[in-house]
Amino acid sequence: MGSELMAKETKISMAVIRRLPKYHRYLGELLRKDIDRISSKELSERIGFTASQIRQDLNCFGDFGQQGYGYNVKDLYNQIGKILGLDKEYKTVIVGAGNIGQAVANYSKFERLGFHLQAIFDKNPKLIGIKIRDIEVKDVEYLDTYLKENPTDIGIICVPKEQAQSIADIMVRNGIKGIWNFAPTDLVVPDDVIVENVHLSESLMILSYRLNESNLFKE
Ligand SMILES: NC(=O)c1ccc[n+]([C@@H]2O[C@H](COP(=O)([O-])OP(=O)(O)OC[C@H]3O[C@@H](n4cnc5c(N)ncnc54)[C@H](O)[C@@H]3O)[C@@H](O)[C@H]2O)c1
Repeated sequence: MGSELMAKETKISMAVIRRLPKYHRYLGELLRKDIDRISSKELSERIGFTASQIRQDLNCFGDFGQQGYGYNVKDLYNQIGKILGLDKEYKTVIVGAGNIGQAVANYSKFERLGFHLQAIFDKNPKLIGIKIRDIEVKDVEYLDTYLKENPTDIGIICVPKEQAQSIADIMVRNGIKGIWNFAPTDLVVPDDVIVENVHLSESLMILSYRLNESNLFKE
């Protein structure tokens, strides 16, 4: 079951991909509770997607489930992890050691997922030299040299938006292929570099919209 990973290798929609981390998280919780199999119906009750949505999503990648048996939780967890690339290890650096940069650096779960923070950079002399989770903050002046000497997979941008593009440029010219961008700006990068933006304020605006639309918010 599920051995032919990505057997149906057509272009999978981003909508499906964006649901996979949620499957992965729930399946991880089931594993920790020693639950070894689950039907799409039970999974749908826990996750909140319809059973047919779940079957459809997982079908995009291969033959995961078995009629009358459901899904093998560990198998599915591992397969989704593989699809998400979590079976690999990534070297990361953070640029910008302020509020967001420090919060990201301190979140040790990323290490368990395979994202290994190697270095942190900032330009503020008050921050250069301090240690965050045993990693000393370096002067951003050395970012270029560091990346040349230490090939890095993912750059995490946590600087003000005015500074973000120049940091991205340094990352790109030193071979970084994935940028996790926290700055509220649209970075311009070549086609072979992937940017994933994180915008907490957009998420907050959606919450605000939903609160207001549902009339739950009383002024
Ligand atoms: N993604 C989100 O949801 C979200 C939420 C809040 C803030 N932000 C954004 O994240 C970024 C960081 O926010 P913050 O609250 O951590 O700000 P902050 O001011 O606490 O930290 C920014 C850090 O970047 C450093 N810096 C500035 N220019 C630099 C450069 N060229 N090279 C290296 N370091 C440099 C500063 O010295 C500072 O330490 C901002 O762009 C902010 O708008 C994003």
